[in-house]
Amino acid sequence: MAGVTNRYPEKVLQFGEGNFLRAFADWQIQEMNEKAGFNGSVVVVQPRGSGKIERLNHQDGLFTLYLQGTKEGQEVNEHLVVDSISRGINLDQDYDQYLQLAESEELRFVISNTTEAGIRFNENARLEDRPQEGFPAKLTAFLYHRFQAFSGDSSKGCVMIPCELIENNGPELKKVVLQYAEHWNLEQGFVEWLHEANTFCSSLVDRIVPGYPKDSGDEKEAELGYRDELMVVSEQYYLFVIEGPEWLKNELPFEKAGLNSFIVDDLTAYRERKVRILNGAHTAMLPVCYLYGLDTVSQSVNDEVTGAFIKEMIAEEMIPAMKYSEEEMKAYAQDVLERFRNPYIHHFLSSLALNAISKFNARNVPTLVDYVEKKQKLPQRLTFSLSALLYFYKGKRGEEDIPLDDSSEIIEEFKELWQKVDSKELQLTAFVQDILSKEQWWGRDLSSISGLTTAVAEHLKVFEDKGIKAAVLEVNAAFTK
Ligand SMILES: NC(=O)c1ccc[n+]([C@@H]2O[C@H](COP(=O)([O-])OP(=O)(O)OC[C@H]3O[C@@H](n4cnc5c(N)ncnc54)[C@H](O)[C@@H]3O)[C@@H](O)[C@H]2O)c1
Ligand SMILES: O=P(O)(O)OC[C@@H](O)[C@@H](O)[C@H](O)[C@H](O)CO
Repeated sequence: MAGVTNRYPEKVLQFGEGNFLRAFADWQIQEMNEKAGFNGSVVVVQPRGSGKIERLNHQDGLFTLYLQGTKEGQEVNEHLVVDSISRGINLDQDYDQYLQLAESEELRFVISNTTEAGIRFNENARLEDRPQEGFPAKLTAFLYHRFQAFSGDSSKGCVMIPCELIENNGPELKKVVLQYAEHWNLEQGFVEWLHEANTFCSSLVDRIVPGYPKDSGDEKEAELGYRDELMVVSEQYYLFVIEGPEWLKNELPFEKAGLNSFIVDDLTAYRERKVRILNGAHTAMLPVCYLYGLDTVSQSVNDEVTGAFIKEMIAEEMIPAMKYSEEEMKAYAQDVLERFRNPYIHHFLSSLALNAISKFNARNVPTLVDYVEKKQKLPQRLTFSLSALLYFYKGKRGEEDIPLDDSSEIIEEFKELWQKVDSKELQLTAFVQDILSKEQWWGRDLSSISGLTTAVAEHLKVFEDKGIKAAVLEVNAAFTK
């Protein structure tokens, strides 16, 4: 794939070389170049470690993207080479190139995806570090250099579009950048320039990107006739919502390119429906379906028993707990289930397991709490899923070990408490009470929700006595009566 020189001016600085940004943002930039005259390319830097920068440069910024799934009602399985990345800069080795980019007249946008852990203040990061530790510190140093290079010219500010899946990602990023400006004693003129010349937009991203096709990489490379270690598999569906000013529409020609991407005044409703329905269903299905013996999202949705469980959980618990139009939420849920069924994509449940406790808290606890408040009873399936989550952290699926991936504090706490339950030192109800009352995990005392501790303990008793598969079959029959 070597030998192609990127032909567009470098307009975008991208923090993150991961699968998601390449299959989502870089692909959209390519679409805007080809269909709407955006005329811009992307310079990628790694937010930490060296990541895939060397590989990216070795491939001249090119990578193959497989888009597989439903497009305008038809199943489409296609692939293309994305050419919107001009180069990667390895900040550990070529920091000067990074500063030179800050001096570029053409640079205008900064996009990022550094996981939920990326937008953080680190008091040890210093302006003179090369590079600074952490994404916002690197960005502050970049913007400060730009401010100095253009003597505070207000037409040389940037538009920041963070894609991290945290609430208010734009203002959150700005807050940390301002914190560094203060921490590093940067002049007031820079702070004013940050406010007046730069725009920090919040955004909501949606596209399922399983990444490199672990199970069919060799086959695909044989078909393509070349090796591509940066190959990415993604679904067809995508949605990009940016909360930003009206004038941004002229600079980002989504509409002209025919993209399903929008600049809006308020993205709260888009965010809530996506986090609660799509991400919420992923996180809630994980312990139930994995312990039931399934491995992928599509298997889980297609299985008669777990499929019914997931569908009814969304329809009868997640949607009624929300404050938006039921009809619109149902239509969205329908699309989400279709996307989960995508026959081309093998989205492994195990890949959803990272930090599952904090994800359940962010994505499903709000549904649980709102449902209880509205209906004055527990959402049965979500309660079951919470019980299965506690059982998942026992770390066994039959004889097989579950590779738990969470903070050491959470893993150790579960290990110790489950050992006490097994040695009969601790009753199941006391175990559940202990876990649910951990405000540091849940942001509140979940054991204070009427009936929750008892219901979870009862489910755990059935898991212990009969195994989770029997429990799922039993509860499903009971719920659907
Ligand atoms: N893959 C998807 O379907 C999808 C869809 C929407 C959002 N996301 C979000 O995107 C993020 C990355 O997913 P991906 O599929 O690109 O994964 P990936 O493993 O391909 O890339 C991870 C990226 O995050 C960076 N990163 C990891 N930990 C970091 C930290 N502590 N600080 C700064 N940067 C860090 C890495 O350098 C890398 O650029 C995840 O948080 C995920 O929630 C993923
Ligand atoms: O990537 P995670 O682990 O934060 O969440 C798992 C999935 O819910 C998520 O990646 C979705 O596939 C994505 O958010 C769809 O836009």
